[in-house]
Order: sequence, then structure tokens, then C-alpha cells
Amino acid sequence: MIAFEATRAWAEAQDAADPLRDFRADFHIPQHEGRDTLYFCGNSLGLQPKGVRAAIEAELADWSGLAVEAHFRGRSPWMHYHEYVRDAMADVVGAQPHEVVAMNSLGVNLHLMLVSFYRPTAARPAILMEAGAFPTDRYALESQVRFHGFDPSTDLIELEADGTGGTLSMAAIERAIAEHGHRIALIVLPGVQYRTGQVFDLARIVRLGHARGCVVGFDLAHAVGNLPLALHDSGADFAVWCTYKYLNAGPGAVAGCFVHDRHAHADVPRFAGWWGHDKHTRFKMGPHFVPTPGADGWQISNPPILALAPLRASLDVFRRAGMPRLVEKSRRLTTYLDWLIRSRLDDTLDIVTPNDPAQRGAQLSVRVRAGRDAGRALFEYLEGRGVIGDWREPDVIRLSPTPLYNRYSDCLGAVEVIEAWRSQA
Ligand SMILES: Cc1ncc(COP(=O)(O)O)c(C=O)c1O
Ligand SMILES: Nc1c(O)cccc1C(=O)C[C@H](N)C(=O)O
Repeated sequence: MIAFEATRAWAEAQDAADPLRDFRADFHIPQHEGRDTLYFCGNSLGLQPKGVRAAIEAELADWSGLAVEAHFRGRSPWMHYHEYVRDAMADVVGAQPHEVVAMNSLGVNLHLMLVSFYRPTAARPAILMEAGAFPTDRYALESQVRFHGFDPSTDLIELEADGTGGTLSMAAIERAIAEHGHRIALIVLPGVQYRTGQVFDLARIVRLGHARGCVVGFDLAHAVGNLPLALHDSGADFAVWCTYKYLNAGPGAVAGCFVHDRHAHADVPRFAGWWGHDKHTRFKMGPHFVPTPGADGWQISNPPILALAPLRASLDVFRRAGMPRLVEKSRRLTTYLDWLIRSRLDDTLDIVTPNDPAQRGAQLSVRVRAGRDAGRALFEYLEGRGVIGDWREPDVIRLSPTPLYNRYSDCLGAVEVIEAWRSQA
């Protein structure tokens, strides 16, 4: 049990002793009335690493100075550019390098994975997902069920939340797989639920799903760069994620995709393009598609260099910090914010996110006890004072203390602003 204190002196002493404290200087912190905002929105859009500008400018310089020649003679030849982020990305998600690729955006990658890994039959047509999933996931899964000529009212099985605050128990997942497993072609669940911040046990879900013959994939938008992941060992068939949240690669940045090694040479249907073709013969320009082994084989287009450059710069920050150190600080920082809220705002806020540090990452979702209107009022009050969280309908405020740039004193500052709101509300 850590002994926390709700004093500025204590919080600032923690900041001074934080082994990751210097990483904050690697980021641009948005300003509010001449001071750093208290930025708790790294779960939606991570801050800009200072190295990003130089990374983009290097590619702009090669484009202006070398143009097409930069594919081969640039400082970082564009021909291989997507490969420059591969090892760092594989490290962050716990995968083998050939199991990951940076390409497209999350929603697009989800569809590409569904093309290959959702192969419904009359006997086994269904997809299992959570009710309340991020809209893209539901839209994508429902549209794929229809695309294959099946009926979402029977073949899209949506698991209802059964826990307080909208969480979903492992027991409910287990029951659904036991009951419907024989009809389920594919299970798609998140690594971290976007609204509640609940963490899912990937390896256990894969074991349960595979035991019933289901393919299992994950949307890791809110898990990547946030939790220690071991995607390869989890046995997941595929996973997709974006890189603009905890990975700080910028708005709409190039996303990530994982295909397990067991599918590296799989002869599965896929939507093909020249960049997924065997890289040794790609430029022979032959008419027949031969996929390059591993996740690279799902690429369609040549990569957007100017959009990949920020990802490269941001992964460099992760490589220097290391996921184990980030996770250690993250657990402590989120536990501190949780403790502050429970000890000082217990009459005002309910925390939706599980209390167990193993079941959450760097996010606390809170509800104002007085109801939705009071919640909106608090959210706007926070924004007006430079405390940046976000609002998720119907009534949740998300606050995400991210270990690369948030401080203990930020957590205390946010709680003090909420106390000020309470005393005038
Ligand atoms: C869980 C989840 N899935 C899907 C998306 C959609 O991502 P994109 O718009 O990058 O395709 C997001 C974020 O916007 C998300 O949080
Ligand atoms: N990508 C976003 C955007 O362009 C505008 C507003 C929000 C977003 C987000 O990423 C939202 C985020 N996925 C969420 O968890 O709600």
C-alpha cells in the first residue's frame, strides 16, 4: 500500500523523484492563459513530441532536394520507410517484428483484417462483440455481417455490460462463448474499453475462443502504449490500433496492425495491392499477387512518408522510456488520481473504471453524482480553467494521466479545480 498525500509539497516531491520526469520536456504542452494546461486527454490525442517537426522536415528536405531519388538515396530511403517503425512498434505490443505493420488507419485496418479473418458459413456465421463498443467497431462488424449476406439481428451477438458503471465481466464473456461458441466465426473485443477504461484479458479470451473454434481479434486503440501487451503470446489471430492516442503520433496518424505468426504464410482471402506483394519481386511488376510473408503482406499502397515520420519520432520516445518503466509510473499515477478522487471528492464523483490496477490503464472515467447536466457543467468548468479531459455520452468525463508527460501535481491540480467547482455549484 502506497502512502499518498494530498498536498502540493508531496506531489511536487514525487514529480522531482520521478525517474521519467525529463520526458515531459520532449513534448509541447498546450498553454492556457500563459500556463501549461493540465492535459488529461492523452487517451484521445497524445501531445506532440518535439522531435516530430525535425522528422517531417527531414523528409520534406529529401523530397525537395532529391524527389524520386529519395526512394533510394534519401537519408532514410523511402523504399523501406514502413520498416523503420517495425521493431519499436513490435516491442510496444509484444510481437515479433514480422507480425506488425504500420499502415492506413484503424478502421480501415479492421476492415482489412475482417476480409481475411471473418469467414462466416451458414453453420457458423456470427461475430461476438461488446454492446457499447466504439461506434467504428460496431459499424464495421455489422457492415461485414451484411456484406456476407447474414443478418446482424441474429449474427452480431452483443455482450451487454453486467458490472457497475457499465463494465463487462470475464464470466459474462465466458458464458457467451460457452453458449454461442459453435455459431461464432469471430470474436472482436477491445484491449481497453474506451468509455469505462476497463482492461480485457486478451490471452484468456483467445484461449476460450480458440477452444470453441472461433477466430479472435482485438481493437487495441486504447491499450497500445498504455498497457504491457504480449500480443504474440496471447495467441490472438489479429489486432488493430491507432497511434494518435498514447503513442503520440499525431491526428489521424498511420495506424498499426498485427497478424499472428501462424498466419504469416496463410492462404487467406485479402484485398491486395502492390505494397503487400513479395518485396523481392514487387518491382518486376508482374500481374499475379504473391503476398510478402507476415503482416507486411496486408499492405495495399506505398506508405505515406510524411505521415509516418511523426510515428517514427514518437516511437523513439517510447524506445528511450521503455514500456516497463512507463507502466510502473502509470499504475502509480493513476492510483494517485483514484485515491485523490475517492478521498476528496467521494460525495461528488463516482469512478466508473475498475479500482483494481490490473484491470485499468492510464484512464479514469468518472460520473458526477448529481447527474448528466451537472457532469456537463463540470466538464465545461474544467475546460475553462485549462484542465483538459473529454466528455463521452451519455454522462462520462474521462481523465487520463499519461506517464510520459503527466505529473503527480497535475492530478492534484485537477482535483483542486473540481473542488472549486463543487464549492460554487
Ligand atoms: C476503440 C476505437 N476504435 C476505433 C476508433 C476509430 O479510429 P479511426 O478513426 O482512426 O479509424 C477509435 C478512435 O477514434 C477508437 O477509440
Ligand atoms: N480521433 C478523434 C478525432 O479526430 C476527433 C475527436 C475524437 C477523436 C478520438 O480519437 C476519440 C477516441 N477514439 C475516443 O476514445 O473517443
